[in-house]
Amino acid sequence: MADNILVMEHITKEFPGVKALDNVNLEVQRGEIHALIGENGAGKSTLMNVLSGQYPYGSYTGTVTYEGEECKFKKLNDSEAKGIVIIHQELALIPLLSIGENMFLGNEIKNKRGAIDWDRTYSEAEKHMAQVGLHESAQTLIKDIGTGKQQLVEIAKAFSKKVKLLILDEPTSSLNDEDAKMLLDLLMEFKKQGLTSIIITHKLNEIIYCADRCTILRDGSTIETLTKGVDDLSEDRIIKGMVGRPMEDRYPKREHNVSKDVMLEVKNWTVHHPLYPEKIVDDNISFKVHKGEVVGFSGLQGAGRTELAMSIFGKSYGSAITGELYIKGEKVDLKDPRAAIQHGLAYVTEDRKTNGLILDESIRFNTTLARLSKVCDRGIINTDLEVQLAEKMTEEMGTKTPSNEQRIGNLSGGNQQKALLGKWMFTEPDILILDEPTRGIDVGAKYDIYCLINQMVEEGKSVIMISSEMPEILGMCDRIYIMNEGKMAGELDAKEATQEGIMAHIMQNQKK
Ligand SMILES: Nc1ncnc2c1ncn2[C@@H]1O[C@H](COP(=O)(O)OP(=O)(O)OP(=O)(O)O)[C@@H](O)[C@H]1O
Repeated sequence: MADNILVMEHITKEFPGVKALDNVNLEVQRGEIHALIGENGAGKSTLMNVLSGQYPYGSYTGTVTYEGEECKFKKLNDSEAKGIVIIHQELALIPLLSIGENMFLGNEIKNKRGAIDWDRTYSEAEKHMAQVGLHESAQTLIKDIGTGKQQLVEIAKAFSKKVKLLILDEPTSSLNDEDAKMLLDLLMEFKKQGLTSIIITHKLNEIIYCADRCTILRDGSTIETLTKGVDDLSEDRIIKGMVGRPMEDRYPKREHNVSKDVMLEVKNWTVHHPLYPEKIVDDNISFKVHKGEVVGFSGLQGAGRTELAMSIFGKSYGSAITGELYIKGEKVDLKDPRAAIQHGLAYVTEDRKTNGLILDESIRFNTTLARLSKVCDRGIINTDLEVQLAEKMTEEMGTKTPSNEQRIGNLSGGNQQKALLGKWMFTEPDILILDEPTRGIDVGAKYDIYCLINQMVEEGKSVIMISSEMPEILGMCDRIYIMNEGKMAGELDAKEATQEGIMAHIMQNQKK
């Protein structure tokens, strides 16, 4: 008989108007890496929140059995005390505190007099950091290390809590390929030492790389559990389980009708850091985007792509910005995002929670926010019109929600991303800048977003796509710019571009 560390049976969880989980079952064997997968809104995070006590016993029905004992967790601390630690998609670290301070926040190591014992805090922190191969001083501030290392801090923190079952909710969504692989390798290393993990991810190649078994959820129900070596654990098979049908093509075809007309031209664009003006973030960048063209921006983390996009979008990032900007051949000076929107620009941020959405407000409110004039009569919002137009946009985006009045923060991550895209499509832009547009998005929804991009360029508009997912850049773009450390490192026609070719440009630039 299987040695199960965790058995969740007949779990049902409802929110007003939504049955997020409907009689879900999950069995996790001791010492395995178990992937939990499903489309956006399938119920993965909800199931893990039930397990961790975030949703307390009594707020759901069904039973959770861990290490052979039925659990009735009332709060997160109850599950952590048993060694169940969950690391959420959005890391919960405080940037201006040190690694050590973050690691023991809420769980401080104290001396006999009740004051924090800093020596032990830092030495204990470094002990756990060594376990995850993080060789930094525990006094380094979180803001001074990259996202990859921050993820390691979270795992080291889990070790400080004596983790036995580690749950990672989309751990690699903001990591580059190299850091993501390192993290998965580390997970496989921990597995050898007996750690059990549950990993939620939309990156199917990762499941194939590291998971022993995977359970598929669809619309709040368990569909099946596939086992490596027994079942077909290929990407196509997983997609079939998730979506309910096979998907032939990941990238929709489009007629290539790139016009010779230039929609956007940027010349000698230089951007300085907003707080440290001596630091140049984007150095003398020039590029063009034609009508009907999808232009990709590829590069490693820290390449300066987001900063470039935000500085173009009404100087919403940077200081002492110099250079020239032309839209449809006309020189423009976009002083703020309002001017950028008025000139037909839209920027869909990579950070939907901080910069993209007002989480406490409804989908309707967020959808119309960037172009209120569309729903205003003489300066006053026409609520009926707003309701109607926002409804239409939500439908077009395929955002899953019981109502448009739903608080946007309550939507699943992927559905928030669709709503964010809807907010910018509502402005009817000519030039849409997408920054990591499919982060946290399931395969079906990715396809829908790609269709939307195709539709835009077929209508003669232009799209700029910043993405760390090279297959996406290669599958969707007409032309690719490659950036490295704030500089333009190269330009490739998509027809002749390969992942290796892109990396070669980055490496060459680094050598210079
Ligand atoms: N606090 C809440 N209030 C209302 N509805 C909620 C709440 N939390 C989740 N939901 C709904 O429950 C369903 C399941 O959401 P959940 O976040 O578990 O999905 P998910 O599978 O993790 O999706 P994703 O891959 O997009 O992160 C969704 O329809 C979501 O809108």
